[in-house]
Amino acid sequence: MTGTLILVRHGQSEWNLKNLFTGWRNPDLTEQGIEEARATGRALKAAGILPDLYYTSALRRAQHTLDLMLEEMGIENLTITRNVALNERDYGDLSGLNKDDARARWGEEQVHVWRRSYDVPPPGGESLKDTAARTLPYYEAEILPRLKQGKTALIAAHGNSLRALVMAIEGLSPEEILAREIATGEPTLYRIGPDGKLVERVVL
Ligand SMILES: O=C(O)[C@@H](CO)OP(=O)(O)O
Repeated sequence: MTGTLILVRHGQSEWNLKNLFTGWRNPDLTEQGIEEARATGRALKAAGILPDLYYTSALRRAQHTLDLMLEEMGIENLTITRNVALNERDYGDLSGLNKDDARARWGEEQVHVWRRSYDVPPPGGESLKDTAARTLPYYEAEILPRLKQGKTALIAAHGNSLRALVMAIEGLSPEEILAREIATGEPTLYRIGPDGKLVERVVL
């Protein structure tokens, strides 16, 4: 029996719209983000997906995305597990700065290294490797054992905490994950075998 894992990036946030580094800061969704979350909820419902378990981060944009999806899926009376392990990577001193202003100040190349290198953290913040070091142990301890039992789990989280999970689940190299972008509201669906290994990635 295979388990099912659905990863969903939060809908567009107010700071995505303003082009600001967000990290652990806590903006809510924009109108577009609300509609992206609702549309993903409708798509999961249309695909006949009914999760047993629901996880999100400690940040509003991901929690709100999950709430809106559940509303569209008509799911009530459930337990949602929130954990900081699923938070976006901490952008440190860059948090709140405009991404174009940062490029003008530090140069295109340096800002790209901070945003998409695997193990170079932004000043005072977390690299993707640092993010994976908290996200993966949580996934392996709390979520993977349930997938192995054939359960369906939905995770509403963030671009980089999800990229850390995608890298491990798909067995991608640091180079391969750097090229992988996850759009706001985008769902990724995996079937996971009883041995915890990826069986298939399903495109919704
Ligand atoms: O600002 C952030 O927290 C993230 C996600 O929006 O940005 P980036 O695309 O640089 O990972």
